[in-house]
Amino acid sequence: MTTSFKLELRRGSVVVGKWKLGRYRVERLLGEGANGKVYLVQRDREWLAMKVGADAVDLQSEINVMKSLDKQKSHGAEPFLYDVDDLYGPDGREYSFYIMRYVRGTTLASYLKEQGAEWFPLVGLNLLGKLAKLHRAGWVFGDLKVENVMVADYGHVELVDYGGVTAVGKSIRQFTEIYDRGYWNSGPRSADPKYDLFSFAVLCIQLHEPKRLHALTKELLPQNRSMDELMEIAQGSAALKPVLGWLRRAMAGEFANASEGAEAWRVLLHRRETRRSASIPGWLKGLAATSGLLLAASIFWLVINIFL
Ligand SMILES: Nc1ncnc2c1ncn2[C@@H]1O[C@H](COP(=O)(O)OP(=O)(O)OP(=O)(O)O)[C@@H](O)[C@H]1O
Repeated sequence: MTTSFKLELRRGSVVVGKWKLGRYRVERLLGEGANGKVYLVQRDREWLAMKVGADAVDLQSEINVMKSLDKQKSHGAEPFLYDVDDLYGPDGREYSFYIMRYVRGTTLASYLKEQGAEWFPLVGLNLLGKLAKLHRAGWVFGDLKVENVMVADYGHVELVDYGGVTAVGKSIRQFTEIYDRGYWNSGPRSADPKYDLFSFAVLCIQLHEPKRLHALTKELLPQNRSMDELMEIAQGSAALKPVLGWLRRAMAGEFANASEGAEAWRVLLHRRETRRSASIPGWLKGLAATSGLLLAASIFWLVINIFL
C-alpha cells in the first residue's frame, strides 16, 4: 500500500471498490488532514463520506473504533461505518478507503461566527453530551479540537475523525498539542474521560481567545506551561466569565467524566437564563402585562359584538 499521498479525486468520477465492488460517485472534497482526504460521495441516493488514507495502518485503527462503536450503538441508530475497501487512483496506484456516515454542518468556529456567539453555551452542552456517550461506552475521544466538531442546525453537534479515539486506560493515540493536558504539564497523556474534559476547556479558550492562546504557546518555555497560564487567558475573556469556575474544575480533573461535566454546565446555563429573566426591568414586565390585558379586552369586545 502506498504511503506518499497525492491522490486527487475529481468531481463526478466514480470510485469502484476493488474487492466488494461498491460504487461511489465523488461530489467534492470535505477536508483533509494528516491521515488522508475526506470526500463527499453518493451511493444510490445516499450521501456518505469517504476517507482515503495516506497510511493503511492509521486507517485501520479508525475502522476498528467505528466497528466497535457500531456494535454498541442503539437499535435503529445510523451506523458509523458503511464499507471498507481499496481503490485504484487515477495514477494507477492502490489506496485504502472507508465509507462512513456523512456529517452535515459547518465547523464549530464558523458556526459561531455565522449564527452568533450566544449559541456557544448550548453547543457546548451538546458537545459534552456527545463525549458523555463515548465515555459511557468505555472510550475517550482523544483528539478533541475545533476542527473535529461539526455543528448543524439548532446547535446539533457531531464529532468527526475517530483516529484519536482510545479505550479507557490506554495511552492516547493521537492528539493536537495545544489541546493536550500533557503539553500543559497538567496530567498524563493517558485515556481517561478527564483527558477529554481538559481538551474541552482548551477548546472553549481557543474559540474565544485564539490569538492570545497562540501567542502563549509561542512565548512559554515547555517547563512553564500550566493550566494557570490557560486560566489567565480565560479570565481576560468576557464571554468566558460565566464558565470560569467550570473551566478550572475541568482542567483540574474534578469532573469524573463528561456526564458530570455536562450536569454542572447545565446548572450554569439554567442560572444564566434565570438571571436573565429576573433582570427584565419592571416597566417592561408591566408593559407586557398591560398588552396582555388590552388583547384580552379586544377579544372580549369582538366576541360580544360579532357573535352575540
Ligand atoms: N464524516 C464526515 N462528514 C463530514 N465531514 C467530514 C467527515 N469526516 C471528516 N470530515 C471533514 O474532513 C476533515 C478532515 O478529516 P479528518 O479529521 O478525519 O482527517 P485527518 O487526516 O484524521 O485529520 P487530522 O490531521 O486532524 O487528524 C475534518 O476536519 C472535517 O472537516
